[in-house]
Amino acid sequence: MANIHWKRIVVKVGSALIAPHKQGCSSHYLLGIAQFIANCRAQGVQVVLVSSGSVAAGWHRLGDVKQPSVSQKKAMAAAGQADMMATWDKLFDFPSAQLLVTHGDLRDRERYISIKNTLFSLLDHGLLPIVNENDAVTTDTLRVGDNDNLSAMVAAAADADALIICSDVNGLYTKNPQLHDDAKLIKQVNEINEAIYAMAGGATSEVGTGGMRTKIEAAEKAIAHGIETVIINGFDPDAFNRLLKGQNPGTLFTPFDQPMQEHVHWMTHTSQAQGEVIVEDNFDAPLDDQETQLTSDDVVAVKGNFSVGDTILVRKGDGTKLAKAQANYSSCLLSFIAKQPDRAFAHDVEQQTGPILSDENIAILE
Ligand SMILES: Nc1ncnc2c1ncn2[C@@H]1O[C@H](COP(=O)(O)OP(=O)(O)O)[C@@H](O)[C@H]1O
Ligand SMILES: N[C@@H](CCC(=O)OP(=O)(O)O)C(=O)O
Repeated sequence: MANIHWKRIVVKVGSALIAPHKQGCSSHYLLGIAQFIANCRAQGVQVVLVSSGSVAAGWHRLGDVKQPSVSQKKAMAAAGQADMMATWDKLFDFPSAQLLVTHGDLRDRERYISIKNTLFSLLDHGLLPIVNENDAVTTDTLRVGDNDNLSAMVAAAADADALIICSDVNGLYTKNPQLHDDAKLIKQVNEINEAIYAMAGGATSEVGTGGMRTKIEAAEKAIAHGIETVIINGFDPDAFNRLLKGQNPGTLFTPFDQPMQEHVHWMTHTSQAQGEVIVEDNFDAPLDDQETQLTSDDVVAVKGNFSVGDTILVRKGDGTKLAKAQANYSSCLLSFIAKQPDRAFAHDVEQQTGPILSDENIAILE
């Protein structure tokens, strides 16, 4: 841990810390977190807050609901979001700003850049961005679904040095400590693999989403961007003091020595393929080489409906994933020219329209 060198951090706060009893927000546990954020800012560290809690905060507004439906949860989020923002705002003597996003926003390159610019603009003006998923408008296909993964995407967009995930447990244990007395805290993880995922279970509280599994997913995304990630217990004020001293109070995930390039990281960890282009099993040209670009001659099949600018997966028929890339063609046009028996006509179209895959936004997978 080397917090003295942090320029920018993302702090993610789970629902149990904000609205532990589903009866509106409580500042009880937030005071220590707010103090930590203020201390970081006083040391010149820029901070972005990713705050959960809108659903838990708005829960009581819908009456005595035991197991809310998806639309009830959205209504709770809409009812609780303002309460959550107001609760944070009261704890700071600097201005904050609300940023609500969905995965639909983050996976669209133009909107992603726009979000990035807004974040930097807020930070440059000394505001504290408070980010949450825009739960009220999400659909199954447009949502991130949990704020752990969201915080990692935000940390990448903000080009943060560290992601601090404040939860209701001390960190990652060998098994769920809420269920097993003999669970042991893991202090440091240098490689995220199946064994690490196998330890991580789901949430046990009524208000948490994703449990430890989504925190590992978040750490995997963040460390690939060179962002050190720490899971700490947000109930424990001492955890924040220790962080400020450069100590590790929870579980530290060490970042890659050689982080992915920005656009490759976005392609791999934030963007989502809207369709697939299948190539011959013996295809072996490097897809990121200008000289050997994919042509319609190589395309065996086109799957899904994608538009120009969407991310697509290029794979072989045997399932080998070759690359994720931004498409310069719609699925309709690509499918049409790939099926043309008159190859000269297909090549003419390609001459006029340009390469099938963007050479700027491409991530080679295997
Ligand atoms: N191996 C594990 N180590 C620690 N916590 C775990 C583990 N497996 C599952 N969990 C669960 O993950 C929970 C934290 O996730 P979650 O409830 O989603 O909290 P948050 O609201 O902070 O995101 C813990 O309270 C615990 O029940
Ligand atoms: N966007 C949701 C939070 C979803 C979520 O991941 O919650 P948590 O597991 O408590 O971080 C909300 O504001 O209630």
